[in-house]
Amino acid sequence: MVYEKEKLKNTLAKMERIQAALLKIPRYYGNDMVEQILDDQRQVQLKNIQLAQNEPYFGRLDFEEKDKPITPLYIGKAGVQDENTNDLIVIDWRAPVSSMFYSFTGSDDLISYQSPDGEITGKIHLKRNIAIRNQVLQRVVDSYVRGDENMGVTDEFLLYRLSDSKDSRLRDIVSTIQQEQDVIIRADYNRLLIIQGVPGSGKTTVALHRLAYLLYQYQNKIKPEKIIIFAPNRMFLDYISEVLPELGVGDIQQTIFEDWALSLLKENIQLKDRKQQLVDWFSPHANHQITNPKGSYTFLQALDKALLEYENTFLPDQGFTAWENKHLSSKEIASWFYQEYRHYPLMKRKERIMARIKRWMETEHKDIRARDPRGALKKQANKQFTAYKKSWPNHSVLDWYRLFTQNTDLLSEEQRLKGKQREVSYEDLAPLVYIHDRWYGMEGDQKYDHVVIDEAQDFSPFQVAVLKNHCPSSSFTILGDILQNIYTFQGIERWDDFSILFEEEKLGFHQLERSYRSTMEIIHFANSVLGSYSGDVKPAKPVFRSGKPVRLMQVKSDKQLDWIKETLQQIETDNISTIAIVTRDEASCSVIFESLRDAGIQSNRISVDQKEYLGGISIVPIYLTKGMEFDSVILLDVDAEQYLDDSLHAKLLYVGCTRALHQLYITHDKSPSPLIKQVLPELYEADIYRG
Ligand SMILES: Nc1ncnc2c1ncn2[C@@H]1O[C@H](COP(=O)(O)OP(=O)(O)OP(=O)(O)O)[C@@H](O)[C@H]1O
Repeated sequence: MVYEKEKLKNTLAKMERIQAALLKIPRYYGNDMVEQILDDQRQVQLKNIQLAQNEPYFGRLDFEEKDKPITPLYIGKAGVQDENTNDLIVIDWRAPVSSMFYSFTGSDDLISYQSPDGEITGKIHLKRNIAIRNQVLQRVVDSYVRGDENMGVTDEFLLYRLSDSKDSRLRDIVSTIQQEQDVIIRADYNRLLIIQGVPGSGKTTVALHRLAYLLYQYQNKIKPEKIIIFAPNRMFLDYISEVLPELGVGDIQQTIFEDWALSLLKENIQLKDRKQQLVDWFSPHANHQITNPKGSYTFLQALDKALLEYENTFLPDQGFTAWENKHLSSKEIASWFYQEYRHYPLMKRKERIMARIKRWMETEHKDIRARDPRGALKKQANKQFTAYKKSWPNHSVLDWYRLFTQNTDLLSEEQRLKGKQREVSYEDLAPLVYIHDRWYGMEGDQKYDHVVIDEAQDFSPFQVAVLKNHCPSSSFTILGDILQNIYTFQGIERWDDFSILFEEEKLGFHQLERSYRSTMEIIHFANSVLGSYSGDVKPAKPVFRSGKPVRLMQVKSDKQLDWIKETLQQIETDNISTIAIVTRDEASCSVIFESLRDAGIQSNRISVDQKEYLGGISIVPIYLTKGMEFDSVILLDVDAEQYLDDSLHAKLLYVGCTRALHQLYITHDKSPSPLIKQVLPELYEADIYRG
């Protein structure tokens, strides 16, 4: 500890010196390339020092490369180099040598890493975790010392990190990335990576760290502004908004599919209110067998066929006559359409041909200007041209798609778009974008180097196919959990539904089975709730972190508010900062929110169109909790008639339970859900609230 304290003091002083020296050098704005590069490098150095200022490093690895002395490597969020000596004071966590910090399993064997000059092999002498907060050394934990009796790298430091209560944002995990996560983060760029992971296995976190890695490792290939992240809702975007800046990454586009699609479709298209769709779908007795043909691969193929037919019959079999003896034959126009402009998308071809005819008319008119001093012929020709233009099909994307839905036998009557309807459902967006892309092509800024899809089990194959067209390298990180596919009307039940869209050799599939979020008690309970509905997906394995037992409480409806108030008081004394009160639906969410407000308890109601996550006490319907986490979770009214014994309800409850980090409370009024009744009694503590 004393040594590390001294080391920290020296490092901070060195960093300060380097920073002061860099700040003294004026910025370079001239044209000399070498000077520009040097200036850029200085700016990166400065940015790194600022990023590293409060916590310069989090780990130390003493490495002995063959025939070289043992070198202590200090690993931090950003690399810092002494410009005079070229010494690396802190090594970036993404550098090849740092990979050993994460891949090291604690054995005494030789270990290697891939440096730009080839494989380097050597021995680890020490692996040390160092917690620094605001430049003050907090804790030093040695997880491996060569020669000592090591039990393999222990989880002590990880547990120390996990037992913290969380504030309102997801955080970076650079200091405790686990081996199985590191493999994903450092996977090659040019692939479709599918990550199936249990709740709390770090999928979202890992995907964000992977972006930081890709931008570091492939700086010349990938630009941040050419990366796009799709998240399930706007509040989730807010919730994850701190991680990338913490990792020193900016400028990445982060969006939700509907916003992205609507901004790309330049037509007047309105989206139906999503809230009502969700309320209907999640009501206990809704028909959950409904599937979404519009998201399927079959629908895409049918649409493709219809588009091809349209393209093949698009060109009118008609030439254009400007005035007597001035004629463009249909054959000539066809040769432009089918040959010269065949590389352009359909509507661009039309645009070009019309512009060409116009130019042709003007050139021809110059020759006869003397014969047409008042421009009568020109006027007439313009009229003809307008009539000719009208003979070409002139559908908007929406009009054409509407007709398609009316004529395909893949849709039921209520799934077709009617009359002149401009309002569409979420499921219509991917087909609409697909048609738009096919007809108009894509702008350069709509093509991406890398695409991330979070909660991807809720995406349809059609959505992924559309995004694939926007990512020429097919470089994707797709993450989700098949067992959390509560939006079955729009999502998938197996990852193969996506992988068939890509070449096999480009696929990478990873499974994360360990859950870092919740205590053992919560994970065991949640796995049991899911029971046989888990199919052949492996159950979540908790890290060895024990907490309070899960509590099942019978609370009569007239006593519910009293119980909530008492429980909140109890929870708050446990130094807990985020609490979710989870209801079965929107209506009960409003009721609880208002009763708490009347009782003087400040809380935040979460709804579909929420843009911000405020932390504190949240009141939220169960289906909107996905992706989020809270120190304590209270699931209200888990009664038999609210949570039926079927797959959707089992998954809903599974999602709800696995949001909790430290404490999980479940209440019921009458008989508890059969999904709870099947859980072994030793996995929870049951009680009755008498007020
Ligand atoms: N290696 C790790 N070290 C420390 N904390 C971790 C680690 N991996 C994950 N976590 C923590 O576990 C929690 C869950 O992470 P995250 O939300 O990324 O998981 P997820 O797999 O996306 O979950 P879900 O499927 O429920 O949305 C976060 O608080 C994250 O910081």
